[in-house]
Amino acid sequence: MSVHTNSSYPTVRIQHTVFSQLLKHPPPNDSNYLNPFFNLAITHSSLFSLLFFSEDRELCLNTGYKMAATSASALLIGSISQGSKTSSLPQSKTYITHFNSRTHLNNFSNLKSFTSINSNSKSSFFGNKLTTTLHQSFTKTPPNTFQVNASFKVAILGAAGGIGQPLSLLTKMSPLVSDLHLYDIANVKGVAADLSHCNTPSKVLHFTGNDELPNCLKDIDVVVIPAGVPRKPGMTRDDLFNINANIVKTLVEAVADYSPNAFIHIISNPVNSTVPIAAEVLKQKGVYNPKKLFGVTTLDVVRANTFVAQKKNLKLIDVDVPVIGGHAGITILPLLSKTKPAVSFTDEEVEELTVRIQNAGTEVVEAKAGAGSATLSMAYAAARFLESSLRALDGDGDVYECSFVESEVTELPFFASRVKIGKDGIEAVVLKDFEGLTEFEKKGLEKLKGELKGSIEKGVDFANKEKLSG
Ligand SMILES: NC(=O)C1=CN([C@@H]2O[C@H](COP(=O)(O)OP(=O)(O)OC[C@H]3O[C@@H](n4cnc5c(N)ncnc54)[C@H](O)[C@@H]3O)[C@@H](O)[C@H]2O)C=CC1
Ligand SMILES: O=C([O-])CC(=O)C(=O)O
Repeated sequence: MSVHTNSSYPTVRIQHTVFSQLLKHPPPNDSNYLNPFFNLAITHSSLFSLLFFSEDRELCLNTGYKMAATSASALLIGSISQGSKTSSLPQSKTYITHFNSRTHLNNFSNLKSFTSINSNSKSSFFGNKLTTTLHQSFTKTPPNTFQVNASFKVAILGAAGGIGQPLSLLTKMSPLVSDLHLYDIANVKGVAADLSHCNTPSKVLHFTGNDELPNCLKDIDVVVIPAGVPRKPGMTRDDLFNINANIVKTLVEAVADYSPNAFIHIISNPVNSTVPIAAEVLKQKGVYNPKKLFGVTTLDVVRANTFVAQKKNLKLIDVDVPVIGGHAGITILPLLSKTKPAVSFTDEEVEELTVRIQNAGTEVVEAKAGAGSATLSMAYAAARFLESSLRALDGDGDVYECSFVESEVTELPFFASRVKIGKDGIEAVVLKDFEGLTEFEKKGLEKLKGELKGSIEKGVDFANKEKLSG
């Protein structure tokens, strides 16, 4: 193993053979191959992330950057970016993701990522052989090699809830976060006390009630909003509008006042309406920056990737399906024809997968039988989106995620599609995803527009009516 330094960014390179079990499917030489989500597994008590590899078949391994490990089993968050999105892999270029680094990973986390990889772990996503190799690789790592930069401040509004709590945990594990502010109207003090015992570097503070919102939001880089009520069986997301519209409006007003430059991630449903509400509120406050307002639709992508991988017997870490439109029923439109790696589906498979992805939220609501909607997978998805945003803020130039944002790709003012995120927010929309759609996708796109338009207008009308009345 050798330490490879590119500019000021340290990475570790290891021979391809080490990961041959893992990467049986290298990214295709395809100029459109933008964002393979190599979600990497981690064994017990480990924290690292694996990245890309060069044409010369060496791999770049970097740590702690886009990954958080769960305490018990493998999990990571994060899309992995690619060194170049426009060209096929050149001969000598090493594909790495850059990250600023000041703090040693070992310092930030007593998860003891390198020495505690349990090569006998049954839960290893990689399997024992690979894990053993990883273990050996890590334990041979010279000190001071793995570094991370915990410097971003994140606020979670609704942090005591079903999504808020696991999201707070995953955020607490991010090597990029220095300050974690938890806000809720319910008992968030206990959540913060609990989390603050984890010896990861971020400082956890709790806030409750309107009076504490200014301090909660001061100097925050990313505000994540999962506050609001979840569905029960028989309800649509739109049935949450009456309660959640007000919650989102009130919270975004505070964000506008106290952290107007932050990225805002809206999770609260109905996303198709709450994002337009947030936009109107920010406009009314004179601080609207469409590049920094995101509706979180990552769960749709996560589900699409999972279901496609299951259906086609693909490795989960290989699969990437863009999902466009909105975040409710038929407005969720997976572009299965754009699946990476390229895979063919029968018409029946397309129909079945599309319907399953569109109804996946309801699948969870029904299974939970009145106890709420997706929380754990949502926290996972939100943490991935958060980590992507933090990477973008940290200067990674290759961050792509699907999100429901202000948009010009259709006649609708908001639309979910894959966007490139940079330091200042959205830099570009990946228009390529809209080229060469299948007839099924074209029909789906036309069909969703009516419902999506109605939901957007409902949000805009609400915000404007509230302004007039209040
Ligand atoms: N965008 C997406 O893909 C998904 C969105 N959701 C949505 O996320 C929202 C939250 O879901 P859960 O966490 O399961 O609900 P939950 O009821 O478990 O938690 C919501 C939390 O928000 C808090 N809250 C309510 N009003 C608040 C206010 N004014 N200020 C601060 N906190 C407030 C509550 O006290 C509670 O702790 C729901 O609207 C749900 O539909 C859920 C899953 C996926
Ligand atoms: O279905 C719900 O109500 C929650 C949600 O948005 C999802 O799971 O996609």
